[in-house]
Formats: sequence, structure tokens, C-alpha cells
Amino acid sequence: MEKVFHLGITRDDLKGATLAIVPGDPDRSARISTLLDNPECLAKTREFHVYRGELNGHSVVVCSTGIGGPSTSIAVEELAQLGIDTFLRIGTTGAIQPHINEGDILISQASVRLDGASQHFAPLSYPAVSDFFATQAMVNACDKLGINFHIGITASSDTFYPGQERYDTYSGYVPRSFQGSCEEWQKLGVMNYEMESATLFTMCAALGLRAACVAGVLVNRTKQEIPNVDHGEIEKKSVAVVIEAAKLLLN
Ligand SMILES: O=P(O)(O)O[C@H]1O[C@H](CO)[C@@H](O)[C@H]1O
Ligand SMILES: O=c1cc[nH]c(=O)[nH]1
Repeated sequence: MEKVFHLGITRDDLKGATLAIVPGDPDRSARISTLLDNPECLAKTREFHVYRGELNGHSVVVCSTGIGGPSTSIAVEELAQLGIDTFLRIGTTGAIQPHINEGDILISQASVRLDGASQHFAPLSYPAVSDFFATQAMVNACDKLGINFHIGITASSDTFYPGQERYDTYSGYVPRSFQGSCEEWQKLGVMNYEMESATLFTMCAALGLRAACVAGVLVNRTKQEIPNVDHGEIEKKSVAVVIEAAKLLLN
């Protein structure tokens, strides 16, 4: 059995898994794996930390994507080659609506394509839309766990600083094309910023795969620019949602 180039794993390693939980952060991959039955680490290459285990007797993969579209596209493409057809992203995010609080759970229905990688899969006129049934599973998971959530549109940017209109960087400069963009997304009802869902949704829709995305809010940008460092409790809540959603989809 041949190993895929970046992830360094084979189809046999996945033991029939068809669903992958895909966080951005490699360390989050490890923490999520402890919630699976019989977890095993399959590989750690670059930003891709891959674990396998079981949920309700079904084989499941956890694979970090790293930050941003290019590495996400590689993880998704190589996992798809090995038989994965459902991708559940669990991320962190910054809210841009005043009524969304730090610690809240956001489910992305669709994403504004502020990335570059998604354009390698479909033209900009094609929507970055989640899979209805995978997203429904995220909603049902929240309901089952008694967790409040917001569902709506996410802005998904290649950059954390200019693309999310942050002026507090080294230079304080944001190119004209992004000046005023945060306010525009707010007015258009966009909930939040993160950095992978546009690529994930577009490529999955284009390739006939299923994708959904849940994220825990680390910061509300109407109050604060940069998130606080400690966000363990927020992660636990969003991880509980993605695990429950995976179980619902596998049953
Ligand atoms: O916590 P993760 O999943 O990495 O998600 C968010 O955090 C990173 C930026 O800090 C970006 O990847 C963004 O999408
Ligand atoms: O503001 C934020 C917080 C987390 N991740 C992002 O991409 N943006």
C-alpha cells in the first residue's frame, strides 16, 4: 500500500474510516484523539498530526490541517484519496457581531471566500457552502448536549492580520482592499473570521465530499483585537460538539 505524500499514511492505516475530524492545531489533534476508543498516532509530518481511533465502533480519523487554505487542501485531498468522504472542522475563531460572546459556539453554514486556495478548485462565483447533513449533525449535536450556538456565515481569510482587518500589527498597515471590510461583513450579517472553512467548503463541494465547521469564539473583535492565550475550556466545548456530530453521522 502506497503512502500519500504529505500525510505519510496508507489506506490500510485508516481501517475503513470514512470520516475525519480536522482541527487546525496539531496539538488539538492529540487532545481530540484521547476522546476516541483505542486511539493510535499514525503520523506526524509538518503540520499534519494524524490519529485514528473509534467512535461507537466506527473507525475515525483526526488530522490537523495547520493554518490556512493551502495546507488544508493537502490534508483533505490526501485523506480523500484514502477513502475519507466527510470532513468535520473544529476550529477557533474571532466573532465580529456584538451579540456573540467569547466562549460561544459558531456553526458555519457557508463562508466568504477571502482565501486563495479555494480558487484552485472552483471559480469565485461558486459558493463556499457546507454540506447540509453534516451541518445539521453539528446543530443536532449542540441540541443533544444542551449547548447554545449561532449558525450563519463566516468570513474565511488567508491572513490573520490584514485579511481580518487588524491594524495592531508591526506596521499597522492594512491594504486599501481590506480597509473597511470588517464593517462591511458586519453589516452583511457575517458572524466571524477564521482561516480554513472557505477552502474546505469549496473543495469539498467541488469534489463531491461532505464538510461542516464548528468553532469556539476566542475573542469578540468589537471589544478586543487579539485573543487571550488560555482557551482550554472553549476548546472542550467545541470538541464535544464535533465528537457528538461525528457519532450522529456514523450511526
Ligand atoms: O484554531 P484553528 O483551527 O487553527 O483555527 C483558527 O486559528 C488559527 C489562527 O489563529 C487559524 O487556523 C484559524 O482558522
Ligand atoms: O480572530 C480570530 C481568532 C481565531 N482565529 C482567527 O482566524 N481569527
